[in-house]
Amino acid sequence: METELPPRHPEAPAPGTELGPHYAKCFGCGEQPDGLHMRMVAGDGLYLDSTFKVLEAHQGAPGLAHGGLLVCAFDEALGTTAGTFLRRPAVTGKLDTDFLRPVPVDSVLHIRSTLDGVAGRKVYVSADGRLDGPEGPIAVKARGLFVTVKLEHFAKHGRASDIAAVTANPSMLEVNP
Ligand SMILES: CCCCCCCCCCCC(=O)SCCNC(=O)CCNC(=O)[C@H](O)C(C)(C)COP(=O)(O)OP(=O)(O)OC[C@H]1O[C@@H](n2cnc3c(N)ncnc32)[C@H](O)[C@@H]1OP(=O)(O)O
Repeated sequence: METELPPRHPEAPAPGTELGPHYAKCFGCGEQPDGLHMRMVAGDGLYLDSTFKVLEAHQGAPGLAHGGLLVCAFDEALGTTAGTFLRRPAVTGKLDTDFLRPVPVDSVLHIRSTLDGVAGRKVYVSADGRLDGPEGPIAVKARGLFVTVKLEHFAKHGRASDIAAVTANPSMLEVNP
């Protein structure tokens, strides 16, 4: 597949900027009580650095993060990477994950997610998640294909009450078409 490396969008947040939630109710970055509360910082290239602290509610086995929940963290990081540097919303089409080490409760996963290329509406992204700091051992790796969509995608498919809520209060949503 031929891909192009896009330029960093001129309105992409400056390197070092901490991103706010893209949606107030997002499980990955919003205010959900048991959500991941991920915080992301824009890098100086086409990448974001994220942290995710594994909480009590995130367990799958005793004392260990649930694998599907870790996938959620990568979905969030990769989707935000595509959206941030292209300044368009993108939804997950495909997501592959390698689990290399167990991730304990109370640990912090340091995720670097990178935009690797685009081909039309397809956006190729990848990420590494490390334990014990940004230079620590890799615990999880992921690669994703995201597809850019228009805002109508959400208005058409989303639950009506939530669409009405963000229409009434647009500050719930970080939209950058
Ligand atoms: C600042 C902002 C922050 C924004 C921050 C946002 C952060 C979000 C983080 C969470 C992200 C999510 O969880 S999103 C929620 C989970 N994902 C979803 O709900 C998506 C559900 N799927 C869909 O709605 C649809 O299938 C779409 C939109 C993905 C594609 O449908 P479509 O619009 O009709 O387009 P379509 O022609 O089918 O596909 C376009 C191109 O992508 C390819 N393609 C599509 N799906 C796949 C696939 N699974 N595997 C391979 N390739 C695929 C097609 O072959 C085609 O290639 P070619 O013919 O052009 O070569």
